[in-house]
Amino acid sequence: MHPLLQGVKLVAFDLDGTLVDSVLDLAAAVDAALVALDLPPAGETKVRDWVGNGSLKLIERALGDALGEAPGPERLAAVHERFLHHYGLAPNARTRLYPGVREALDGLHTAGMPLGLVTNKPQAFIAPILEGFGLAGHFGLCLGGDALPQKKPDPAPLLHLARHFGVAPGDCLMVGDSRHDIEAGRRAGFRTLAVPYGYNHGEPVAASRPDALVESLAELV
Ligand SMILES: O=C(O)COP(=O)(O)O
Ligand SMILES: [Mg+2]
Repeated sequence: MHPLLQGVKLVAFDLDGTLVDSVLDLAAAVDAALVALDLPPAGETKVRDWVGNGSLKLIERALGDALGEAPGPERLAAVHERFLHHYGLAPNARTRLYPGVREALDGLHTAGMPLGLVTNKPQAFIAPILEGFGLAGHFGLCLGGDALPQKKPDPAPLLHLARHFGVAPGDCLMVGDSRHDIEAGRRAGFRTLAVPYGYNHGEPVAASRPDALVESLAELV
């Protein structure tokens, strides 16, 4: 067991970039939405750096890049709708679990550790993705970016999760790939653990000074 787990009574996981490498399916849906408006596709490399603040922000960044200026609200809403439609058709077509994820989730779940999921991704996509990997039953509560008025890096979703399980924030651990996860965890009073392989706007997540960093989630168990 990782030393940071000593005394921990609840583990909260981020989804994109932490448990699943989802950028190929996200990029395919972004590009389908852009191309439908006769705009050039963005491609995987750009989309990777735009993930992290939820789907509306992702589309705002993609449209800003394609248009060379901030999109108006109507255009933004229309392209976002298209993105949600395309992404929902096949969110797991090319999405993969990172190495060590199944081992870590199985190990913690079998040991009786309560697990939660806090993602900025819309709530509607969480269950299809987790079910696709047979992991939905591992999590006692999953919160999407639209579940509450606030999303990460606001600590509210993490505090909501801790309250739901009746666990003091100091006995909770947040595991994520981006500065938003580490900031939300720190502001909530959680311990924080980062993985370096996900999406963090092209920056090393170590710069956010998590309490610990592991190359693979297998190191948790
Ligand atoms: O949808 C996003 O922007 C990121 O999702 P995440 O919080 O699971 O990394
Ligand atoms: Mg993430």
